[in-house]
Amino acid sequence: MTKLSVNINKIATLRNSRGGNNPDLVKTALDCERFGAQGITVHPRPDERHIRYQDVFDLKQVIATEFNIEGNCQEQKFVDLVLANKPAQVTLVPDALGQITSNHGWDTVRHQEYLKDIVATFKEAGIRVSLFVDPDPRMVEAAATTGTDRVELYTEAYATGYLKNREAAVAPYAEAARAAQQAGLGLNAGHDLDLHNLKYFSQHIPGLLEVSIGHALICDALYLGLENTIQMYLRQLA
Ligand SMILES: CC(=O)[C@@H](O)[C@H](O)COP(=O)(O)O
Ligand SMILES: NCC(=O)COP(=O)(O)O
Repeated sequence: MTKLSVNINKIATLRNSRGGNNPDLVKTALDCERFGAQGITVHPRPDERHIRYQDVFDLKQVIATEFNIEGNCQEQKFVDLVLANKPAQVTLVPDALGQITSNHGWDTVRHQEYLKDIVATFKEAGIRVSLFVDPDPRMVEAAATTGTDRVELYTEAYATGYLKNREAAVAPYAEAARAAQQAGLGLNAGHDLDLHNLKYFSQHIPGLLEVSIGHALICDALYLGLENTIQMYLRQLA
């Protein structure tokens, strides 16, 4: 079964746009769980433009499903935040400062030694580690030798390609998924997955353990309601 982890960054974006606490991020996370989400994902960025560091402490107190914190481990503040909260999973993303959103995976060959150290730091604290990578079997194989538990395939290229030629778009992901299986790595995926492209992806990717979805899901919820939307996403994964 593929788990759905709802990324609530965009709820924090909306809250921050006015100050105050509307919408209430913690309540939204609890409601997502009540509506069927099997995990909650947040991606605190150094400028705290959506998720604030304090949000992570607040969410950790209440989340009963799987808590996944994504972010740039080259920021010491991020490492300290994750170690202080001990989520079920940390997803390491090689973001540059000021990026609008994540736009590439790790070069696991070039950063092998650095990744070995940081993966060990989180694993010693009992936190499952996932590395955000492009769908390239070489990057997946080199991820395995860092000691990471999982990789998360960066699905932006799939989402864009799906509209033109879905068979061609999914092919590199299926190959990367096979490489992950052969290397003994668990497999996650995320970025720009939506109600149109999710089912085809999950049907063609062997061993997909978890997808994290935020932007499209929250946009859909504006029209369809949060409970209904989460149920619709879950049906794509059934
Ligand atoms: C790691 C990843 O794929 C991103 O989608 C991220 O979690 C979203 O971050 P933003 O909400 O800041 O665009
Ligand atoms: N890891 C991907 C994620 O959490 C959500 O990405 P998106 O659905 O907001 O593009």
